[in-house]
Amino acid sequence: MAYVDTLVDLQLPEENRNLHEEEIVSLCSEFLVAGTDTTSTALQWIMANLVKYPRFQDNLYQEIFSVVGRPPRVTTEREESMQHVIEEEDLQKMPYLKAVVLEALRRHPPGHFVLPHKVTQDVELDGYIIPKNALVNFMVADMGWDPKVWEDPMEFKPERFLDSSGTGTGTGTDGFDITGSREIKMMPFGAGRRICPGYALALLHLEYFVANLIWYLRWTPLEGDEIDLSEKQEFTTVMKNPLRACISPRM
Ligand code: HEM
Repeated sequence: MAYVDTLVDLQLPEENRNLHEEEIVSLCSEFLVAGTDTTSTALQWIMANLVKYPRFQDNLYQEIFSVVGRPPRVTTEREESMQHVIEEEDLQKMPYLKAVVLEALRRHPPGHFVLPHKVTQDVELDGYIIPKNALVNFMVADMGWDPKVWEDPMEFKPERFLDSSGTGTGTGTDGFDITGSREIKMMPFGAGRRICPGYALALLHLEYFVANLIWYLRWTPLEGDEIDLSEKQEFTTVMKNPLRACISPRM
């Protein structure tokens, strides 16, 4: 509602008018479409990997436990449960959590391409001429799977994002630049001036949901059910066979 209020109050400086109703609807729709499907798809890929590979789930739970302690008992009293959630400031003390989220965005980016971009003038890039008005698509998924940049690129290995005290190649979550302003090794949110404006919110939501889901609940596969990581192209690239899992309270 705060977003709608802002749009209703907005005065366009040059035209000196408020937004028309259709413009408000279009902006709300863009906000919901761009922000909802992408985040929920990413969350499903993260959880699928944590169910498929219990050692990563255990590592993550250990980290959460070391920061916030034992989870509260799951109660049916909603109000009571809601008083005990992992907060934003706790997330900052969880590098492994960040590594899990980044690794899932590398291995399973919700968008395999960014939105198509158009060249406004002839450009020469690495010996190739890209003519004015040409449409350019960026192969987001392939960048994250490039064996020249990533060791064992198709493996899910959160450790690769930990610093030298971890066991991976040591990119470092604190140092990892998801906006690609220093170097681009992957770009699940795009890069440059059209980068996803919601990337920080998306990362916060993903860390927040994953941390709380893993703190409260143990996630296991259904008996005899292999977690299938095949992909299917919809608005985002989703799990062909959506995740099904057993959840049980840790306390
Ligand atoms: C994991 C979650 C998300 C992913 C992977 C993602 C990814 C992307 C990508 C790849 C683009 C295109 C960038 C480009 O054209 O170069 C984009 C654009 C956009 N995203 Fe996100 N996004 C996510 C979450 C969100 C959220 C939470 C919001 C809003 C609250 C949001 C709002 C937008 C908007 C409005 C655009 C269009 C920006 C423009 O054209 O300038 N996204 N996003």
